[in-house]
Amino acid sequence: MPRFAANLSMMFTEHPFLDRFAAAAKAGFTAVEFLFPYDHPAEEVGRRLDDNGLIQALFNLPPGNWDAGEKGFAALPERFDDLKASLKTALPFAKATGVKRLHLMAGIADRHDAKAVEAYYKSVAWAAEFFAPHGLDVVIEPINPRNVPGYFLNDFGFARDLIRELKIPNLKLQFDIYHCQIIHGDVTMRLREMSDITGHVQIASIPSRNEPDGEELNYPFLFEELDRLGYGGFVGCEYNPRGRTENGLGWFAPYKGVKP
Ligand SMILES: O=C(O)C(=O)[C@H](O)CO
Ligand SMILES: [Mg+2]
Repeated sequence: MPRFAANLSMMFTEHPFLDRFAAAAKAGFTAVEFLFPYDHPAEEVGRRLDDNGLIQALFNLPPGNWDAGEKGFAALPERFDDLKASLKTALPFAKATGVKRLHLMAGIADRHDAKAVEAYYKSVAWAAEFFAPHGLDVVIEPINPRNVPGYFLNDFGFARDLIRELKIPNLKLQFDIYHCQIIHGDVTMRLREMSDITGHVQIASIPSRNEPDGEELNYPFLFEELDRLGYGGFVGCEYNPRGRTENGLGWFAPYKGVKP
């Protein structure tokens, strides 16, 4: 049975950020993820996890100026120094939370520009090698162009080929099923093809990005498929609840309290 991680950037937003940990645990989650912890002291985030018996499944490396539209800078050749600095910023948060994987965002750049591709390969390899001695994986996530127009990493095949080519053991794929269905479709076959390189999975309904309990995809089938594939990682619930988070957790009832 998959281990679900509540995404605290999108779920339980009825509560202030630091109180969302308790709300997630109360709702039966044993793990959480979020986009960014950097506005809060690392020790405080670690304390909230401990106090609520939660595992930190994932968070993102610093993306640059998010409010100004930056989405990371791995594919931006002129931002390599910022990229290196961002890894150092994230490390104390990784230590304080005990997280085992970090999402490296690519940035807004043209995937068909050779300089952007070269920068991306260099940054991804650098980040993975930086975190390897700390026992951390780096995950990369293709994102659909409807949600983030111009995002460099917008193709699962490109991400797969890069990971297979670089052959860095702690470099893996963040397989967000919502993005995969929007970009390509044929989700089950892609899960099967990429299961050996998948380090994290995320879910939401398509097209509305709400609870995974309806619309285009049959999630109970996909959860069983993850079991058939022997996927032992987390499934991040990266969706916008239609109303109060707690009121939309009917889909989660069969999976409540699943422990690692
Ligand atoms: O947008 C997503 O799907 C993500 O997982 C990123 O981490 C946030 O941009
Ligand atoms: Mg995602």
